[in-house]
Amino acid sequence: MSENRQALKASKRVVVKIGSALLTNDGRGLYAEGLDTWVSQLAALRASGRELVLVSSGAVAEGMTRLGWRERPDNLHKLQAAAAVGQMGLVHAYETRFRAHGLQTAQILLGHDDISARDRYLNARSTLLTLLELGVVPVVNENDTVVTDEIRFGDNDTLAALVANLIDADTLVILTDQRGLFEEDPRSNPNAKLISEASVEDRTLDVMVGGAAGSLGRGGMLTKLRAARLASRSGANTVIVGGREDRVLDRVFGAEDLGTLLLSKEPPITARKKWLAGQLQLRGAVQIDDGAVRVLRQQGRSLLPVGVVAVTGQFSRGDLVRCVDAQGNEVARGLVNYCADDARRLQGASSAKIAELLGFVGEPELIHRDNLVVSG
Ligand SMILES: Nc1ncnc2c1ncn2[C@@H]1O[C@H](COP(=O)(O)OP(=O)(O)O)[C@@H](O)[C@H]1O
Ligand SMILES: N[C@@H](CCC(=O)OP(=O)(O)O)C(=O)O
Repeated sequence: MSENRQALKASKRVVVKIGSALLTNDGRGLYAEGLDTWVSQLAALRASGRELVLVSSGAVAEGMTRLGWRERPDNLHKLQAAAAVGQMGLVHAYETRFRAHGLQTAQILLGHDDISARDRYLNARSTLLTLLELGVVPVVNENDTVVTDEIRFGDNDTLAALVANLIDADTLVILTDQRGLFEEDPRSNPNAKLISEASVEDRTLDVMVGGAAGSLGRGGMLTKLRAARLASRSGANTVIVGGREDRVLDRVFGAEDLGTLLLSKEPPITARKKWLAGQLQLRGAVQIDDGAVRVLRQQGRSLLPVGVVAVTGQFSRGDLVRCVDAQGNEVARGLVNYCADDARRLQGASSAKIAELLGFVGEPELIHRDNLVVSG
């Protein structure tokens, strides 16, 4: 058994994505037996202490079945209508099954803006992490009814990878209708060889994924490889594997050689911090006192409002700001939880005073340590 596979056993925070073709049994309606077995394996993953987010496609495909449509419409509004109908089916299917295992579910519909706009990014992240803390299983899909053509993720592989970045998942599992990534599209060459393990960086993979998606899926293998690369930006490894394999999730997390493991180059913390630092333009600065400089540098702690002496610039919640010492030297940079005006009101105050000073409480930290990179 490969050492890299062993790491899957230790994974703590997992995103599992289920594709349309698989979930709807190639358009024949929701695949009830599949759902039964995946949900019971997902429940077992939760019971073993892992945190779990499910990204499920299939709203359009299920909506088409419910509406009696045989062909996927080209018209965007018809697609959106189908998604709205089908999403009801998805939510119902997951809700009832997870409940039978004593687990609560939550529906999260995300659009592109929710992840690219910094304030919404922080909100989406905080809500997902809060749900995980509460032991709830979030079931995510794209918010198909309101997105327009240009800004659609288009496929849920990308969405799943962005969710993995958002919550710092260590593993992304993409369940699909093939057993994994093959050297060639197995629909055109049934003798093609399955890749068991590769680095996401491996450029020889690019030529292997040229084949189109199935008639129900959107992305094919190309978007799955891209998704694995996106997920690796925050250090997640990706497994692309056949959802019809017997006890597929138990076996993947038991480190069995199943499907294709695509390895991230770097461990999650280094990768995430680099990703964060490279993301955005600086929008302002907060000057912090000596005590705050010490805890940020030496203990890797969050920045609390009490350690802030001055605030410069006009920034919004979710923007990247510099933390500087009394001499103006950069100590760290990070994504700020409050806009500049609120940060000014909070500077020097204890976190217990936030409600009194602002009339609401978001987070007790001005910058959470997960969103903070100490400067070298
Ligand atoms: N190298 C490859 N290995 C495996 N499958 C491939 C490859 N190239 C293209 N494909 C196609 O990708 C399809 C899976 O993608 P897609 O239909 O988008 O599924 P999903 O709905 O699970 O996202 C497979 O059915 C297969 O025909
Ligand atoms: N949001 C869409 C998912 C789009 C899609 O088909 O994705 P996928 O099957 O993962 O390639 C839906 O629920 O139908």
